[in-house]
Amino acid sequence: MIEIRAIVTDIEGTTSSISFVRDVLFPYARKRLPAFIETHGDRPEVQHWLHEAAKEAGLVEAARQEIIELLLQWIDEDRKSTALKALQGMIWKDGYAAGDYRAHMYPEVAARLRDWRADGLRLYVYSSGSVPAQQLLFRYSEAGDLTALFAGYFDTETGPKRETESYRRIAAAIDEQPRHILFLSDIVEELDAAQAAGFHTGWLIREPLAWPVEPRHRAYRDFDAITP
Ligand SMILES: CSCCC(=O)C(=O)COP(=O)(O)O
Ligand SMILES: [Mg+2]
Repeated sequence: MIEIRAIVTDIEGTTSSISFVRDVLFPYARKRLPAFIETHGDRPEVQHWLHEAAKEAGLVEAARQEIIELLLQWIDEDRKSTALKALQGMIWKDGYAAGDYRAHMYPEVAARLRDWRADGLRLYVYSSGSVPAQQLLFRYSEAGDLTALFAGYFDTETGPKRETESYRRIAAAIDEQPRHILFLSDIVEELDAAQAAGFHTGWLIREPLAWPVEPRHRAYRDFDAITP
């Protein structure tokens, strides 16, 4: 008998649509990033992440314009850079606060998260988006403020999502044995990494994506189908 005590969920393609992230959030940050860095580039937290981005690119001394162009290129490549994600999150904050958009949430997600909480499960998020960006997304969601449902958030500061060690770190951080944790994602390589750490896995294959012939993880169309 499997006893699930904690659920860790991905965001893009799992709780929320890929198109919200790629067609709303990414272009919003792309358009505003140059002005944001020009205006806020002297703030210590912005300076820190600009420095980290330059380091990641192997640049010893980079002009501000060079880093801006690098970050724009990384947005286009959907690079899961911790530095880029931190800066994107700072820019998205303004958009949420101004009501320019609310975060997409698949229609059944909020109700199922509430049910799982009511059943005593602890809920966590693990996304490539920065922790502040995750908190904004669930605070300003189409289903209202869902942040109270989550006991914690993890981003790539814990490690890349396709590496098994990241899931071991999450299990240790939430003080739970991997065999009692269910990880939900739409990306099979992330599920493989979680499974190798001993997690249970749930593969979200949202409509209209094709159902795999022999899915190597338990596969679900939506959260309604999951019975942890
Ligand atoms: C926190 S919302 C933005 C998500 C994001 O930037 C991203 O790259 C999506 O990553 P995920 O790990 O949620 O698939
Ligand atoms: Mg995803």
